[in-house]
Amino acid sequence: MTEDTWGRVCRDLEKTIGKNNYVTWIAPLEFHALENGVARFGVPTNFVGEWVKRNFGDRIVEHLVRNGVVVDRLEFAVSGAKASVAAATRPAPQPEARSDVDLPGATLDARFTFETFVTGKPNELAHAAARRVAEGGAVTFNPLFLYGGVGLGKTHLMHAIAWELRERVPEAKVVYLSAEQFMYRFVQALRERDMMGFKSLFRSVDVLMVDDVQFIAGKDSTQEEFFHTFNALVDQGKQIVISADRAPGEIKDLEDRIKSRLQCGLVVDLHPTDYELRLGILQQKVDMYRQQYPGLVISDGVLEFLAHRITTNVRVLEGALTRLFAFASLVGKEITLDLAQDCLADILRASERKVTVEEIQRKVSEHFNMRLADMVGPKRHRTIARPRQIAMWLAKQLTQRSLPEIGRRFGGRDHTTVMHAVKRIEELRATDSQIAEDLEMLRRTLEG
Ligand SMILES: Nc1ncnc2c1ncn2[C@@H]1O[C@H](COP(=O)(O)OP(=O)(O)OP(=O)(O)O)[C@@H](O)[C@H]1O
Repeated sequence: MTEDTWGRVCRDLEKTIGKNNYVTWIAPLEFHALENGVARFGVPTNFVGEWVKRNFGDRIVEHLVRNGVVVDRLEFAVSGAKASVAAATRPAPQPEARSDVDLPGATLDARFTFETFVTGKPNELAHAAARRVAEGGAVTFNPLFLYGGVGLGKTHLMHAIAWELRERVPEAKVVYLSAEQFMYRFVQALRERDMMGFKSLFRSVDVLMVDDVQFIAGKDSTQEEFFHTFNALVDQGKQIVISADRAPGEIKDLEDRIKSRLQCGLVVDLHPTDYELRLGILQQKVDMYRQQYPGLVISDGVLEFLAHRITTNVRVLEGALTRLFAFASLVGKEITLDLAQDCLADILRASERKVTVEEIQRKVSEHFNMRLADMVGPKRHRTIARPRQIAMWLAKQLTQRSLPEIGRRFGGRDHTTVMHAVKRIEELRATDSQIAEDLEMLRRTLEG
């Protein structure tokens, strides 16, 4: 890519993100190089790089592609030249990200370690399993399959495993990459007629971690190669860690033999965060920001407010806090509830989405392949009554409706019927893994 092309992209970006954003975030970027689909930029501070990646990364890639540049990833590294531009927002120095040049993996994020991962009920099992893998030694479950909704910490845990293993077992070849990068490597090897090189590279690793494996669903040759790599490593007793946005059995267009292989080890779900976990994460981030912005004061109740209101995912929660700190430091004000409400109005509005009982009824009927009318109708056969009870349980969990109100929306049923349904489903959730899985999936779809 030439300087001219980057100049054109800059002009396009300025139009789409506005002059202020452009001047603050894009103008300080220095285009350095384009290699193998990775566009590298120099940034004045890590903070600017992270902010740009998070908030404008997709848009930059989109504009680059529109201007004919073949790019699928951006990388930012601190360069001296413009270091003074964003000095006011400079964070505490962070350890540099490392990458093993001779291995096919992606660069690890220095922030994603076990120390910075906050645990709570929704993620304690996933965290414990990841810790176990990170100890190295004998492989006890293979693969470790982590799944959960967007931004719940799957990538964070995988990076943490890699960092920890590098400390504990420095000689181990640990490779982390996304399923997309796996495919990219595979296609490149095909193009360059170097399948032998590809196979020997991937089969020589000690720990292979593949993120977002749902990406290869429906991509037949990549799946095939992934399957062979997987088997070869398992046969050699090498550890594999996989992540996806859903359980192996629920990934559409993934071959059955791969699904069953993925289910062989330990399959762990990262549940949606609860209030306590969100608050814990916010407190940890605030401690971090306090070092970067020592003068900033945050009023009581702001974190509780955010943990209560932003329930979508941790990425959004983090983004909100980052914006709040950056804004407060620029304007030199204390972070109060009012400031938070003003500064985060769009995020708060987007998080306001309320699930309705009708939506729940519709989703549950679709899931169990029954008529919506039967949700509110009189039929009492198990195949209808059970999904109806599930819908009542979800209505209790996901809406503010009282038991009598829920009853009324289910064809005028009594509140004791709803109470019985909620109790029954609670019991089944603890004893019937299929129901537990159905509930979790429905809850995630409805909240997503
Ligand atoms: N328990 C946690 N403690 C601290 N930070 C967390 C936690 N869970 C998630 N995060 C943070 O939230 C952000 C999103 O997490 P991550 O990228 O790991 O999500 P993910 O599950 O891989 O999502 P996706 O499916 O979108 O890739 C990261 O910055 C991560 O550090």
